[in-house]
Order: sequence, then C-alpha cells, then structure tokens
Amino acid sequence: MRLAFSKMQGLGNDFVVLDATAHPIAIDPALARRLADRRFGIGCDQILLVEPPRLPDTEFYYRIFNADGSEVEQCGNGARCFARFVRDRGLTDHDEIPVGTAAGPIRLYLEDADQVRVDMGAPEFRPERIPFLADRQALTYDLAVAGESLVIGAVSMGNPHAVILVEDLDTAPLARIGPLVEAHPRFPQRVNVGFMQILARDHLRLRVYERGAGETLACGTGACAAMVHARRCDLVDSRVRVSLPGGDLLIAWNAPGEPVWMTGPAVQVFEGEIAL
Ligand SMILES: N[C@H](CCC[C@H](N)C(=O)O)C(=O)O
Repeated sequence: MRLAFSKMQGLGNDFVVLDATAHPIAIDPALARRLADRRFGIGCDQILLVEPPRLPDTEFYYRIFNADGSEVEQCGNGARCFARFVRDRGLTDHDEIPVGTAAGPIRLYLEDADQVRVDMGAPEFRPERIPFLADRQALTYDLAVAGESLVIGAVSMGNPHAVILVEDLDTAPLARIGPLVEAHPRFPQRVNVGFMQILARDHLRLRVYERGAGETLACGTGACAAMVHARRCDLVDSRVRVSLPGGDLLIAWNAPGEPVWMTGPAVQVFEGEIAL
C-alpha cells in the first residue's frame, strides 16, 4: 500500500500531513511511530490528519499524533500548516477556516505570504484539565525533581503545559529536567515542559521539551501557554513576541476567558508517497 503525504514545517517544528477527507486513514500508534521515524520512516515531530468535519459549523476535523504514537488534543504550529495544506490542496477556498479538534473548535486565518493567524481558544486553568493545578488560585507550584526545587506554572491550551521561568535559557537544564517533568506522577497525562526567559514586557524566549516528541525547534501551544503564564504573573503585556530556537511567533492574549491569538509561518517542504 502507498500513502501520499505532505511534509510541512512551522518554525522547524515538522509534520507529516495526511489527507483523509475522501477516504479514512486508520492511524494506530505503531503506524504513527513508523511515519515519524527519521531513519525508517519519513521523519517528523507530529503527524497531522485532515478529516471531514465532526463538530457543527466547522469545515474539517484535525487530529494530531506525536512521534511516540500518542494522539493528543492540540498542536499550534500544526494548525497553521493545516490551514496552508487545505487551501493549497483546494479542499477549501476560504481564508477563514473553522476546524474541530479534540480540544474544541479553533479558527484559522490565512494571511499574506506564508503567515497564518489562529484563534487558539481560551486557555484553561481548571484542575480537571490539569490535575497538577490543585488550587486554581495559585499561579505557581513547587515541585521537587531530581534534587532540583522547581517553581512551575501550568496552563492548558487543550493540551497540558508546564512553564518554568529561568534567568538564562542557554543554561536551562532542559535536557535533564524536561523528561523528568514530562513523565512526573503529578502530570498523569504527561505534560509539555516550557523553559521561559523574559526579555521585556513584549518579548520572551522559550524552549520546549514536548510531550511525546522531546525538544522541538518550536511549539505553538507552548508559546501560547508560556505567554499566558507570564501575563498572569504580570511579567508581560497583551502582545508578545515569543522567540523559539526555530524562529518567532506573535502571541496575543488579554485576560482569562478570552482567546489566545497566535500568528506565524507555515511552509510546505515537499510531497511524497511512502510504501507501507
Ligand atoms: N507535543 C504536544 C503536541 C504538539 C504541540 C506542538 N508541536 C505545537 O506546535 O503546539 C502534546 O503532546 O501535547
């Protein structure tokens, strides 16, 4: 069997995108891992599946699988690539595209050049979404990990994010601490782990050790979660440039209950077929 795909990237966070609008594509964890494998497969951080709509007033349903095979609720860089994919494939002729996800509906807006703007929905702080948030009033929590005493914030963008504020991102213990926090028992669904350095009230740096993928060059939901946490701590204003190793995203958010807006690039790298 041969499977057609498009290889795309958003700030170096890379994806295999599959069109399942005409015919269903069954993806189990083993197939996801095979497609994501950078030696025995195509290679990517996540697989994105484009399906017919499931939610009212949406044009498509968007599913995401991490490189480790786990299916997850949301992917921000992937959402921008999703918009570019469905437009370039002629699956829609709209510049504003409502899409359903496991985290609820999001809206994609094709801008000029390769830029896409996304209404990511409102961030969540409910303990039901992230059990780590035992006391919803608290902004940060202490967590002992491998002898380190960490001060951690947590935000859900549909998928769970831990946010750790550091003085110097270049010396942050991401490689050592990232996997330990990702799998910490206080996060039963596991968690994405962002290390954030504030540069100004409109600019922060971020590296993310992603759940199910390890450190990536960029994480869209991670950028949203980091900005939201920084704003809740009154460290930034309502529009922030988030500088990740793969490049910059513009994140805008005002207050709880309001949506997070993310703007950034989406690029197709190549198309292909894989023999399965
Ligand atoms: N690793 C994430 C999914 C991909 C998110 C990231 N690539 C983004 O751009 O938001 C998770 O397990 O929740």
